[in-house]
Amino acid sequence: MTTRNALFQIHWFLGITAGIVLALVGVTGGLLSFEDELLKAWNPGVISVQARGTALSPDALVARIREQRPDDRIQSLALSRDATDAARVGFAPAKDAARGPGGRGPRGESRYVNPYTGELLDKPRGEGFFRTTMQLHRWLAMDDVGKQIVAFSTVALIFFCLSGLYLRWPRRWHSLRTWLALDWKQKGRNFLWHLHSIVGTWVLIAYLIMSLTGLWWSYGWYRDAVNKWADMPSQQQPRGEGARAGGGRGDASKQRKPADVDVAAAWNAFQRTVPEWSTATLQWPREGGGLQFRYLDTDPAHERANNTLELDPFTFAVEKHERYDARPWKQKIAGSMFALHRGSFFGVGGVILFMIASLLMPLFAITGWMLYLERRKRQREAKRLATSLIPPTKSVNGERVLVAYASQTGNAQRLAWQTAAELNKTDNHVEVKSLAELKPDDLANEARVLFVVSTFGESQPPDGGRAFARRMRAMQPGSLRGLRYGILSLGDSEYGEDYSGFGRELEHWLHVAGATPLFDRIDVDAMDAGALRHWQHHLGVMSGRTDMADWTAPTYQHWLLAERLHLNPGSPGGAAFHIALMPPADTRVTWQAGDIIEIGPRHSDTRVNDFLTATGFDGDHAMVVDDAMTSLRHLLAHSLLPEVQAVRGMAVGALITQLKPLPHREYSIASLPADGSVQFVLRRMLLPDGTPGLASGWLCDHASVGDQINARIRSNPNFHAPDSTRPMVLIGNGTGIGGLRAHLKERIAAGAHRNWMLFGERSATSDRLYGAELEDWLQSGVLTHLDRIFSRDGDGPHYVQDALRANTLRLREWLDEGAAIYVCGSLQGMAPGVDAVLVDAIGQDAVDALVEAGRYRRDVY
Ligand SMILES: Cc1cc2nc3c(=O)[nH]c(=O)nc-3n(C[C@H](O)[C@H](O)[C@H](O)COP(=O)(O)O)c2cc1C
Repeated sequence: MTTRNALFQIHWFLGITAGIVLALVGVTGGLLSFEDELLKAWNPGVISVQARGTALSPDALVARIREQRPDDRIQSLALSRDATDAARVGFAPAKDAARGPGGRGPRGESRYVNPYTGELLDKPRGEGFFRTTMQLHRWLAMDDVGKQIVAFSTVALIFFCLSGLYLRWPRRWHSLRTWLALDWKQKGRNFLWHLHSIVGTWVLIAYLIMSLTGLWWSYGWYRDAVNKWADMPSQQQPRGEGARAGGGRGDASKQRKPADVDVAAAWNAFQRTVPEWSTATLQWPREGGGLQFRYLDTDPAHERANNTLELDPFTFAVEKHERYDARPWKQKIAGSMFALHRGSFFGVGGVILFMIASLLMPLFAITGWMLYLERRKRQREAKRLATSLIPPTKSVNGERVLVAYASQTGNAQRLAWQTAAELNKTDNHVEVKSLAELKPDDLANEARVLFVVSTFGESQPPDGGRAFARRMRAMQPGSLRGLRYGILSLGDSEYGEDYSGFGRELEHWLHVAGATPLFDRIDVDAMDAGALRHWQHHLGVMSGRTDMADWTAPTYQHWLLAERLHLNPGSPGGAAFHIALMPPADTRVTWQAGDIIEIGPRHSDTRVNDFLTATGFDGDHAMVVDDAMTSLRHLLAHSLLPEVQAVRGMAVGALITQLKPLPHREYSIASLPADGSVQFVLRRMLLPDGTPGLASGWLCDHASVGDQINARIRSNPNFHAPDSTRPMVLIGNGTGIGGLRAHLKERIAAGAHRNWMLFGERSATSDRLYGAELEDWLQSGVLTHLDRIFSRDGDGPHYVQDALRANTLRLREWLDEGAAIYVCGSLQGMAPGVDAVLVDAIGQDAVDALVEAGRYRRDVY
């Protein structure tokens, strides 16, 4: 286990335990932030009084208090310079008083006093609430056990801050934006993560200060250590009974009762020494102790920046005068634990910030828990899929498929297992491994690897892929020549240039290592279901399965079949059709060149009737699906039909629950919205028994013009047009003409006329797809060059890549002018052939740079 992983494990484990305690401690701490101010506001006439003339002198005040409470011993008297503040008197605890909560010594009663009349005022409202809140904050209202739990959680908070900082350390650590900017556009789990880490960074310093100061009240050894660090003078007189008894200078006068203090004289002595003060508390001497004044300056650094003046209780000579200002900085820190803990050390702004930070504490517990639960759910799902995998019996072409994943929060892991489960349904020999279990060298023994990886934290691999990525960067070029691979790269386009960063890096490295792509990398933006269907589409092609149910069925709209034209009668190849679909009347659909249309195919009526006859189900059986009435016949037409034997005699309800929607099919769009219809080129596929394929059979044979077709448009940003100021080289073959046609149309509409098309088909007599249109464009000059290459004709170049090689000089010229190269068509033969010509013409590095710059894009299948 790496350090990172260990830290992560401890972070979440402590998070889901101590995090709950901290949520409570945080909320209660936040409530306590403005305790004094709130109590004052709630208690006019008690904590604040009406100012009227001159206040009583301290000795007169004491005399008035004694008249009201003759049996109680006064221990302290606090006065304020603010004419609206009540004074406060503290009485000594009764001899038999119980100890206070949290193991503290007994506390005497404290009462507010009207400084003008000496009248003891009512107890303030709300004190009980804040007392309970404080007890929860410090001991969970549970005495010693609670105190230990809070203490441990405080240590955990320090760990959270430091480990969280380490775990989220960004590559671009010098960018303040990366550290602090909250991206509200993030969704779901990413947003939770974002909240947790970004807001966590906002409050990190506050939490560190709160926890480091909070430990002061938790552990005696910590207090001692801080005092030692600050070089604090040995503790002043402890507050407990009997302190300093017999100590000091052995002055017999100090053995006298504190009640004997001459308050007027003491007060005069204080005023002579300290003319300017804002609040002052006179502390009656305990046995053997001095007379003490604790006071704040008129403009104190904070509410605990106390100065202390000690007087001889008889002569009132100054024995000691300690000024906060005069302390060395370390002692100021050690003496300001409360103010630091509360934030008031930094002024009112500090208190507000610390209060907000405290109240935010539950956010981390909640987001942490939600992330944990979701992660667990995903891991369970992956485990379930793992156990459902049938062990391999035989392998296809003697090759196994390794599915390798790198996942931070579980998406890629789940998809890897889902991929394996899908391939496992044929007789593939499939294995799943985390990149953490693999070294790049291991791949040399593999024939086919499907990578399912996510990107995490600025183009970086998930934790489990870090070691692999490090080794991969150090590997020799050309060391994986025998390997074929596919990459499903999860990410989020909100991360801008970091989008899918690790997937891109992996692809680059595999390319340098000489491995061959099975198909182009598929980027999945925020778990986009369309991109995942595209991955499934390739899995289907790889495993030779045309009946793979979509993991998530698209939400189709009802389009109309408007036109169907046979484009290549007499061709030696398969029949190609031009199809036009009219968008649904009441919806506004739009798209751009490069986009994809997903078609939801259906079985022919004959196929459905045959199934109904063979199984005996009633096709007119009515049911509600997705809130709409439908019939079994209709549902069957859009579903994968089970084996007749398996469902004969079954209840219709059971059959319905078994049905899975037919897989979608996808085609490159060949038209623009201005054409009024989505047009595409479709080749009729024939199954081994000679019957038409599922979707091509439906669109080319069974459906009639005017019929409803289930379809939806999927944006395909990877193949969107280049900047119209750039020249464009459009290369393709077969039905790839569709995607290139849309681009040409879009370029012409934008007035971008520097276009060079290289297009390959079989025969010039039958396969001049969109021939007249292309000729027109060439004649009118909106197409600069048109190279059509027919593989079955004459002696010239047979394939597109041959024609490109023959035009290397022109290719270089166009690239020098900044041209973008777009390739649409066959993944086998054409696409790698074109790639090889490009590498030969300008070198691998220059090709990589084109890809990086988005000037070399492909839509190949
Ligand atoms: C903290 C965090 C950082 C991320 N960084 C990136 C990034 O730099 N680039 C990117 O494309 N996606 C990024 N993502 C999005 C993830 O790649 C995406 O959510 C993916 O589905 C996670 O898959 P996983 O669960 O397998 O890790 C990030 C997500 C989070 C939560």
